[in-house]
Amino acid sequence: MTAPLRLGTRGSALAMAQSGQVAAALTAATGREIELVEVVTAGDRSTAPVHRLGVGVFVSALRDALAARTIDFAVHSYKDLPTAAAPGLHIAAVPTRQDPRDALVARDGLTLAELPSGALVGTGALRRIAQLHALGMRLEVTPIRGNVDTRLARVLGPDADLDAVVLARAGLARIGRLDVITETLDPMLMLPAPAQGALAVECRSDDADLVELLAVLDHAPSRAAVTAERALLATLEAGCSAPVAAYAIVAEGEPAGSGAEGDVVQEIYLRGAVISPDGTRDLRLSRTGTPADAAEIGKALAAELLELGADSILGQEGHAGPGTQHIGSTE
Ligand SMILES: NCc1[nH]cc(CCC(=O)O)c1CC(=O)O
Repeated sequence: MTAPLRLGTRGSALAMAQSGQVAAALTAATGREIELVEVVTAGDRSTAPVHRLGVGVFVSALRDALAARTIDFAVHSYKDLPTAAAPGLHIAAVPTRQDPRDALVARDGLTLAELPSGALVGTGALRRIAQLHALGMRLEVTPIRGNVDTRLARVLGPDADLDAVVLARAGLARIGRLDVITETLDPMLMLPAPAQGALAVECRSDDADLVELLAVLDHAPSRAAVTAERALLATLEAGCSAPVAAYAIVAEGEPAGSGAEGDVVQEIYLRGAVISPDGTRDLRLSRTGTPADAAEIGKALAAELLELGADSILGQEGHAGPGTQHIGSTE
């Protein structure tokens, strides 16, 4: 008998749901038994805003447990991973990505366009704050945090104090709460965070059998999209601490030139944005290419954004300040 594989997970409803879904898919594909091991992270214990803590706090306890061999693998929300590679660890699979768009949950079924001037909208992510301001709708944006249920209660609960909140659609999908969404936001207005909606299945690089086993969960188009978005983020982090958004789609395109009839070629479309926290400076660009070049496309698009002045888009709230380490997205 083979021992069950130990899957380390945070205890939040979202983390438990996504770990449970990955465990079920892996058992279905391989027949291996999986045991969920709860790991408490500093991010779960603190109530400080996420952009002050750094999202790395959600990740490091899981990575420590991997290094200490108390767990065999972990499932992360990919957008919470710092862009720097983790020595000794390997992302063995990027499963099929959920819809990466952001969602509006508003009182009385309101859509974004129906929110009145001065409406109070809650969100913790600088990227969302910046894009809400950039709409020019005179929305009041207030930082919120806490788990998904806590955020929803600010609009839907008996003590609701906000007109709306903006959340990742994928998070609501994973906990079975798509019913509360009043509008899924158009990425042209609210560009998602790099890697939003994707999961990263991580194990130790030296665990060759597990690297191979977990690869059954990998979905190449999702991995290519995330690779392009994160390459853009990593390149911009070097020169810019403003909110960054990115969204890539891999789709079947028309074969170029003399492609034989019935030929299918994959194409990647990447859109990226850098927005000042007050929404007054807003750079958005896109680029297409082949999925095999995903990382190069991300770097090239970031370089174009930097040329247009992305590095000068620094707001007081958004600027991490001297000595603050870049930890990946500010989600
Ligand atoms: N900000 C934290 C966070 N990290 C991952 C998700 C869920 C969506 C995903 O997996 O990308 C969320 C919630 C949210 O942004 O609303």
